[in-house]
Amino acid sequence: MASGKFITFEGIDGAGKSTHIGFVAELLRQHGLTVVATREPGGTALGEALREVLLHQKMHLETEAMLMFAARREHLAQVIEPALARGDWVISDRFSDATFAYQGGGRQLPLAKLEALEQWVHPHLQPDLTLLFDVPLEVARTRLDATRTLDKFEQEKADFFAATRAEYLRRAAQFPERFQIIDATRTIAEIQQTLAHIIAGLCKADA
Ligand SMILES: Nc1ncnc2c1ncn2[C@@H]1O[C@H](COP(=O)(O)OP(=O)(O)O)[C@@H](O)[C@H]1O
Ligand SMILES: Cc1cn([C@H]2C[C@H](O)[C@@H](COP(=O)(O)OP(=O)(O)O)O2)c(=O)[nH]c1=O
Repeated sequence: MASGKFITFEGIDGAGKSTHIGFVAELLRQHGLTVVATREPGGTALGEALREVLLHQKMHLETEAMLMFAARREHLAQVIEPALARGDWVISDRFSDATFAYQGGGRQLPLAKLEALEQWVHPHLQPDLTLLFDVPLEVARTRLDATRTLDKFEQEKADFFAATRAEYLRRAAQFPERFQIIDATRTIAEIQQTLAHIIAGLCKADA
């Protein structure tokens, strides 16, 4: 049996990635694939409990980074790796690129420390495809302000998000084989067209 593929969604808060998860899951199902849609931090009972703490409590930066990877370790063991081994496809709203972008870029934790955690937690696994929803900060901020009560990260200032976005773009340049940058300033319909094109290509390559 072919092993499944692992797709991650990334971007600064308000870029619009969560809007498109269901659409991509449905596209994959139309290609006859079994899909597991999940998110980070979260995806397991323990991960969701850690998410609650991470999104609402202040803590030391290194504690924050280690808890992100602790939640990820559980997520990999309980959800991601078993699903891929069954041949299912996994789509995750965020994964390790978010830790590099937010804790590394936004909060300036040395990247070498994050690389050490990544080596520990998933030395042999990387996403097959990472969709980076990219928008200028002002667009993301306007979208967020229009919709919801902001959590700990969403309350950060513009320079935090500028550094987070810059680290995402730096990683996209570093790993061009798996990143696709989506211009998320466009309409939802236009973005869906691009996503349909990318997913069709991925499914064809897999056939
Ligand atoms: N392309 C878009 N154009 C306009 N508004 C959008 C677009 N994509 C998402 N939104 C809106 O912006 C808000 C944030 O989107 P969401 O998907 O929750 O962002 P994220 O998951 O990246 O934080 C939501 O209200 C959503 O409806
Ligand atoms: C996975 C992950 C998320 N985060 C942050 C980014 C987001 O602000 C927050 C939760 O992500 P997200 O689920 O995108 O938030 P929402 O449901 O509000 O759209 O956690 C990190 O700082 N590091 C990480 O490793």
